[in-house]
Amino acid sequence: MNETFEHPDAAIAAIADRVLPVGVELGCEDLVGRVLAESIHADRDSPAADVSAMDGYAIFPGQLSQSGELNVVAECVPGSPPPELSPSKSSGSGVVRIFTGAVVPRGCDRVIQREHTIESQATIDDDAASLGTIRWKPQANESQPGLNIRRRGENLRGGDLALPAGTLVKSPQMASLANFGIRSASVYSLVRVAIITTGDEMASEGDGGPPISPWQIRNSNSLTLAALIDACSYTVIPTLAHSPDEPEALRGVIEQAIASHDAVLLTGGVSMGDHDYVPSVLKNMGAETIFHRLPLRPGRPILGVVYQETSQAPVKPILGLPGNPVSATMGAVRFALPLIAKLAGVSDWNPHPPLVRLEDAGSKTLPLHWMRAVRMIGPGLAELVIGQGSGDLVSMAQSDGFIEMPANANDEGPWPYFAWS
Ligand SMILES: Nc1nc2c(c(=O)[nH]1)N[C@H]1C(S)=C(S)[C@@H](COP(=O)(O)OP(=O)(O)OC[C@H]3O[C@@H](n4cnc5c(N)ncnc54)[C@H](O)[C@@H]3O)O[C@H]1N2
Ligand code: MOO
Repeated sequence: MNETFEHPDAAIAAIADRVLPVGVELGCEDLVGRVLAESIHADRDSPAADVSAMDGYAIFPGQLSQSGELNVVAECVPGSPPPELSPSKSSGSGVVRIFTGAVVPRGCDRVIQREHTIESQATIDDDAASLGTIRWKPQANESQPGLNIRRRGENLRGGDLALPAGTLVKSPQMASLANFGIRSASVYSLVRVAIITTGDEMASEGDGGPPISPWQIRNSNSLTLAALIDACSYTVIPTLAHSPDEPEALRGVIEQAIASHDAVLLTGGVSMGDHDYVPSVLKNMGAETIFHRLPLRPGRPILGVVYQETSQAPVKPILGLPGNPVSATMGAVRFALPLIAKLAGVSDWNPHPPLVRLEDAGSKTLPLHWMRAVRMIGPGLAELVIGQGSGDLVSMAQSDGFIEMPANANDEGPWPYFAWS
């Protein structure tokens, strides 16, 4: 019973170091939520040309010094090539009306937004081709060369790296993929997770079944963990199984799960009770224990093992989470989610959590990492929910997530904050 790792992140890393992404496949069309297994490079400059950032007037050097009326000699609209202006037009008193996103004509050195001009519409008496005239307002003269022009390639040069392999595609990354014409890409395969709950105390209610007795419980861990896994876009719907507290049956359920899944999460049966068979069954199967018990509350009895069926087979992580609902849920967020992200190929698989301050930490301290359910009550500010027991799933439902305080701390922090998904 050694508590080998002082910090949860070290324990997570010890398993993560042993596992690899589960596989690679071609992702077509719907890439959102998937993890890129290849790097994406720009197929052309971004932007692809010098474009206007404002609706206004593209001007040639020197035109700001003209105080009278200037003719509008051409229009630049998005989606069309810029007009080629003759030298007389460009050097004379003509300016070019331009709209946001349109390509800036060659030779123009800035765009003056239309609010900084006085515009006169062409009237019916004017030449049919007339686009009207403008005069400068004083603000126009405060402009510098380059104003309101997005230069070709200023975001990225064609051929350069846009998104590295290991990127989880969310909405902002979709913008890049769409912009660089990527409709399909190599992605990591979805992770298959099995959830096994254990215990003889689970009631089997349902059509015609006996009513639940006070010595029985309803299986909440199963659906809680499934909800957490479901919320990860890079997993398939998890498989749920249950085992009684009986070693042979438990071994059978675990073997079946591990054969067709990339990771297994167990709850219950990891502590010191006579009926806590999870550690011994896994050991007898040949799994390698990475940790059993960590300096953590709740969830101290947590078990982390890796299992490899043959020397050629992938290494699969198996977590034995304590059965108490709060311990199982916090343990799943803190330990299982990063490991699943690692299996899914996410390069930032255990990201730095945001920090929040605790309004009233109380005076109690613990010589271990203390995960405490909190509710967010202001920007970067949290308060403890009243019930903190590891079986108090009612209080947990009133929390937004939990903070993690290191050993012997009892101040306001700020502390790492893990939000529920
Ligand atoms: N002598 C010791 N006893 C205990 C220790 C210890 O160090 N020495 N650790 C305690 C701590 S801390 C925890 S946490 C629990 C963990 O125990 P197990 O993982 O073996 O879990 P069980 O005993 O099977 O169950 C604990 C608790 O959780 C309920 N449970 C179990 N499964 C579910 C489920 N699927 N849905 C809802 N609730 C579930 C179960 O009924 C128990 O009430 O051990 C302490 N004991
Ligand atoms: O650490 Mo256990 O999870 O308190 O109940």
